[in-house]
Amino acid sequence: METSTYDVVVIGAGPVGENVADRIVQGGLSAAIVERELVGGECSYWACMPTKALLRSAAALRTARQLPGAREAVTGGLDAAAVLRRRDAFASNWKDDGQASWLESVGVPLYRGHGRIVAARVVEVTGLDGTTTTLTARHAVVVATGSGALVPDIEGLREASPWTSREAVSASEVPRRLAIIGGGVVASEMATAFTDLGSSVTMLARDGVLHLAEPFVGERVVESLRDKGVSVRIGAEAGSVKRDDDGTVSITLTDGEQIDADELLVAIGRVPNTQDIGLDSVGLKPGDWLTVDDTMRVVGQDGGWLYAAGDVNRRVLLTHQGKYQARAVGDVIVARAKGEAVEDGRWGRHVATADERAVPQVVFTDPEIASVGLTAAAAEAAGMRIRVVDYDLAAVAGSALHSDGYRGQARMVVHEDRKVIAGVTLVGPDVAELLHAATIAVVGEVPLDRLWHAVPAFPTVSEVWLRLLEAYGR
Ligand SMILES: Cc1cc2nc3c(=O)[nH]c(=O)nc-3n(C[C@H](O)[C@H](O)[C@H](O)COP(=O)(O)OP(=O)(O)OC[C@H]3O[C@@H](n4cnc5c(N)ncnc54)[C@H](O)[C@@H]3O)c2cc1C
Ligand SMILES: NC(=O)c1ccc[n+]([C@@H]2O[C@H](COP(=O)([O-])OP(=O)(O)OC[C@H]3O[C@@H](n4cnc5c(N)ncnc54)[C@H](O)[C@@H]3O)[C@@H](O)[C@H]2O)c1
Repeated sequence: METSTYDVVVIGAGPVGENVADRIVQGGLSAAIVERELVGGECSYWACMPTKALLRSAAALRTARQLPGAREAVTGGLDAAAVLRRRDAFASNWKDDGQASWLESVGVPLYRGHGRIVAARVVEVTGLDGTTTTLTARHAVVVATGSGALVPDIEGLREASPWTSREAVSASEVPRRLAIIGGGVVASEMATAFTDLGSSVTMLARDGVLHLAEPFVGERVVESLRDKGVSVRIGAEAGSVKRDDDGTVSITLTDGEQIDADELLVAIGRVPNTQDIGLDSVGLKPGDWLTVDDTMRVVGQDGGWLYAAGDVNRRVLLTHQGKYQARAVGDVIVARAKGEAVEDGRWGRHVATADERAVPQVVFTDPEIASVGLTAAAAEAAGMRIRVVDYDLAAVAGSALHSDGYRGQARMVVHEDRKVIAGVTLVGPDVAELLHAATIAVVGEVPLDRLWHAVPAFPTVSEVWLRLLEAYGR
């Protein structure tokens, strides 16, 4: 059995684990990383990158079709096979050579295999060939094992071999009929992608579509999906599932109605990858999310050497927030190891304050949804006195120029006692790239009085910022 010692051992080489290890090394300590599948994690091969590749071509085609002069040049429909090939390239053909050599280039040894904590600061790696390696950490172990799809206990569901996001995202063929259980982000993006690729899609959205966002978000997305021919069934709940010998999946709803499809995607949330990482050896419960303090140190575990970052700590299940946590956790481990001051006050270097109230997210549906901070409902629930300002995003010159028939909506939620922005939601074609201005305003807690001096260039869609301020009043 091989044994090695490093300052820090990271379990999981997804986007978060990679960034933790990089920060550790940049801080002058040594780090090793353990990965049981592909370096790059869910995001690179089965989530962010390939999903956006699946969605992008149809979005570009839509815009071209809304522009006289360009429209006439579009002579055919979407080429699904070409879209899938481009998706394959964005998933690096499910090979991680590029990311593995990046780890090597930054000086982080990679141990391929399943990592399991066996004692304080000790991680055992079971290699793909069954050999074991013991890694001892001088200072810290960081769990960055991510999450997997949640498959609920619906009668017959598992036996019917449903798709999770992994199978949907890596599909080599477009099913004729696709049913989806769920109404969240994965369900909405995959309904958009597969209807554009040619599937007949039925969405069983028990709790509504994107129901935690501002109300107009779900309304616009449902309207657009229905316009494309998607059957969006709000309130519908799957009671049982059966796959017939001919491959047809039959879903019986709780009201008795039956829906047939060729594939069934289950997209109702995630579970943490903590079932088999040795949590019991340190007094924690396998299968639980790892609760952390503001510096990502795991709560309920003695010794202060165990950290968790990214999806596995359930703070925010997004790549960019996980990588933000990774920078904080890498730096705080270095600071503690060197006896340097820990900056763990609000907005300090070693905490992920933005996770609380300033998380940006783009949902790549048609229309796109870009949001940051709190919705009006969430702000009120947090006890804020707010004022909501809405503006028609189509009513600015930049939107009219973007494409004919541009439709959109903007909402700014103002924290009235502080006169700063608590949240922004934008809905419309290509609003993704407008989001960072909103994020800066929210994170910077920029007073509205000062925002009047941030003049949007004419004629851009960003002019909506001026319109929102005018609607609010000076
Ligand atoms: C369909 C889909 C689309 C998404 N799109 C976006 C998007 O557009 N933008 C966005 O910001 N987020 C998106 N997300 C969320 C994003 O994928 C996750 O937030 C992100 O991947 C989390 O990174 P992570 O490093 O914490 O975990 P992961 O990416 O899950 O990586 C964890 C790694 O740990 C490894 N691992 C687990 N257990 C062990 C073990 N015991 N030993 C060794 N290795 C182990 C896994 O193999 C994996 O490589 C999407 C998610 C899904 C499902
Ligand atoms: N563009 C992006 O940023 C992006 C894209 C995809 C995924 N993600 C991330 O991945 C994570 C997982 O996405 P997701 O869509 O699986 O989860 P989600 O939490 O976004 O949505 C799950 C949905 O399923 C519903 N639901 C829960 N249990 C159900 C049941 N038994 N039957 C029917 N519906 C049920 C919920 O009400 C919710 O609407 C999200 O947290 C998201 O942040 C991000």
